[in-house]
Amino acid sequence: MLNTETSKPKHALATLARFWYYFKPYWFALVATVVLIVVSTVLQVVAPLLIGQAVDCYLLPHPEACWYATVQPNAEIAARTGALGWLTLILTLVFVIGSFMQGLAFYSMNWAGQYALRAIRKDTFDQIHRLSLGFYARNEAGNIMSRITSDTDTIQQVLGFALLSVVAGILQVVFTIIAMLAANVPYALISLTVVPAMAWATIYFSNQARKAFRATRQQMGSVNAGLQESIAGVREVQAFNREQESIEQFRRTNAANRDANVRAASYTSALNPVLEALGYVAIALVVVVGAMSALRNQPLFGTSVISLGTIVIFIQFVQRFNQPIQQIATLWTNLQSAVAGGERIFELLDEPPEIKDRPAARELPTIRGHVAFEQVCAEYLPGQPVLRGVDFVAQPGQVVAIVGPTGAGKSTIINMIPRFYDVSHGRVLIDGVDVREVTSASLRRQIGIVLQDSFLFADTVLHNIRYGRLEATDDEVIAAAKLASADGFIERLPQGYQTVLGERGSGLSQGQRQLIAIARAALANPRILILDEATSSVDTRTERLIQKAFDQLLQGRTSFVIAHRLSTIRNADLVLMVRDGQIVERGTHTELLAQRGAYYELYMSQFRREEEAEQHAAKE
Ligand SMILES: Nc1ncnc2c1ncn2[C@@H]1O[C@H](COP(=O)(O)OP(=O)(O)OP(=O)(O)O)[C@@H](O)[C@H]1O
Repeated sequence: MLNTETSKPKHALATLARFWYYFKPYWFALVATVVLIVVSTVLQVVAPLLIGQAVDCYLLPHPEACWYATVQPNAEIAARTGALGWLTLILTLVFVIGSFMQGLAFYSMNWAGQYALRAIRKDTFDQIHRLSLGFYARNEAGNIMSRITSDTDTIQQVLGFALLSVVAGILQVVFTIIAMLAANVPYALISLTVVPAMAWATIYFSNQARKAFRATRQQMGSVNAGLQESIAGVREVQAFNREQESIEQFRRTNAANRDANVRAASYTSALNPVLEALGYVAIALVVVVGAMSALRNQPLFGTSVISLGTIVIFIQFVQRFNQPIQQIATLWTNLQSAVAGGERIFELLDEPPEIKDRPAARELPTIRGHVAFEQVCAEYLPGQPVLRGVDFVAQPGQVVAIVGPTGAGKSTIINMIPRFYDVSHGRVLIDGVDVREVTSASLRRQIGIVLQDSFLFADTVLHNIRYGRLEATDDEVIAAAKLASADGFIERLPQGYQTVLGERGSGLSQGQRQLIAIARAALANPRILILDEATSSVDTRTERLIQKAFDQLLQGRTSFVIAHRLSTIRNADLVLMVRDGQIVERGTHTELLAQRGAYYELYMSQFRREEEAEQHAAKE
């Protein structure tokens, strides 16, 4: 089973290594990003140093602290102003170039990220088509969807913005600390005393906010699930007068969601004032300590006298810790959830398809349609057999009706023919060839399937039918629809064959959907046909159309029908009565009735009334 929601990666390094695999083709963009971000961060640290030099060299000259120029303390005001102008120009350039490089760094990171993501998405999409039905039976569609959409979205955000912001933030903190220590070690250490408090406050509040946000997400999930259930089950809710209960339940989850949101908001809004207050404490420390040294002209702990320029620089430096620390704290979680998201995607990519073509698998040549089950056993879960020694032969062109109580294993039998699942024991042979020895594509191409609720795509009727054989012409599609008796109702649709169906074919009745599915199978013109007759009743007219369509479709093909209609069973060449994963009786309808066994019981309980009704109708 795929692991569901976790925000912490289990094998971060291994996952990062796999990301690297996708990034490798774009290594040059990553190198450019690193160079650009390092240079732009250095420039950001250089800018305050230049402002300090403006003070120490020209405004209030302090020769020991001035390295930018040779200072004549008593130089003309005009000369100092001119030099100051140049310095300001350089400073502006440093700012502009720094910002430009930062922009470029984000661009190149995004560029590489988008290409890598496209490759990841492509691999994921390929993989979902490779995975077998068993995987989809074990995992919910929603879970798989969220892996492909929301997990890649999280990764996209991180690759585009968060990762680089965190790297830039770390670099900024490190470079700033180095610059401060280089200027004056004791002064730097005193000024930095507030930074651990800032880091602690940030981590504490972000952790609390994160917990609260997680709670809101869970609450939101419940709110959505409640909403979805109420909409999907609205008929039951109204039929059983459960509106009040449903509203009350929604009110409770909604209120819990509100509380969780308020809690999250209180933590996030508390963080900024606390950090700002700590920032002012840091500035006060810098100013007081610096001013004491400057005013008294006293070296700080035996180092040097703190110049006014150094005080100005330090004020700017300590103010600059807030932003990167906050950024690292908040985006760190994003980074973690992106790695966790990546882990989940890679887990999906690593899921081995259960049904795989053997290396030596060959193409199945055009078949005649002889199907044989030899002592077939099958199980969905290890140790829990669902089929136990199923053995039968269908001659080309025969119609085999499979009947039996619910859960007997009828669908499992037909699932074995197109090799949706593998046998655990025994063999399924088509024209004498084991289905495991040929490629799935060549096997499935020759098998048509019409299920009770065949899937229709949100596309035109024409395209939905053409899904059976993509290269079919419009005329062939229409001919198939005619054969399936679907032509009549399709012509009456607003845009005929060009009518776009709703999601899953909504807008059509179940009977009409089945007629389209029959047309689709007819177009494919397979040698073997698998039908799962609808159990739900459709109106008599449509019922008759479907019956006619089935009769047309079955002609000349080996057909397996999970039969729910007496007429189908009566016309079948072979009826298999299945119970508890075994064929308990076999023969024609008449032969089985004569046996007075399990089939006879089934007939008496299910079909006799149908037959009486038919005879009654015939008499009238
Ligand atoms: N994907 C699956 N995973 C695990 N067990 C399954 C799976 N599909 C079916 N089963 C189990 O296998 C048994 C046979 O199921 P199957 O669908 O073949 O029966 P059926 O005769 O077609 O029933 P029905 O007439 O209700 O469709 C049942 O007990 C069912 O619970």
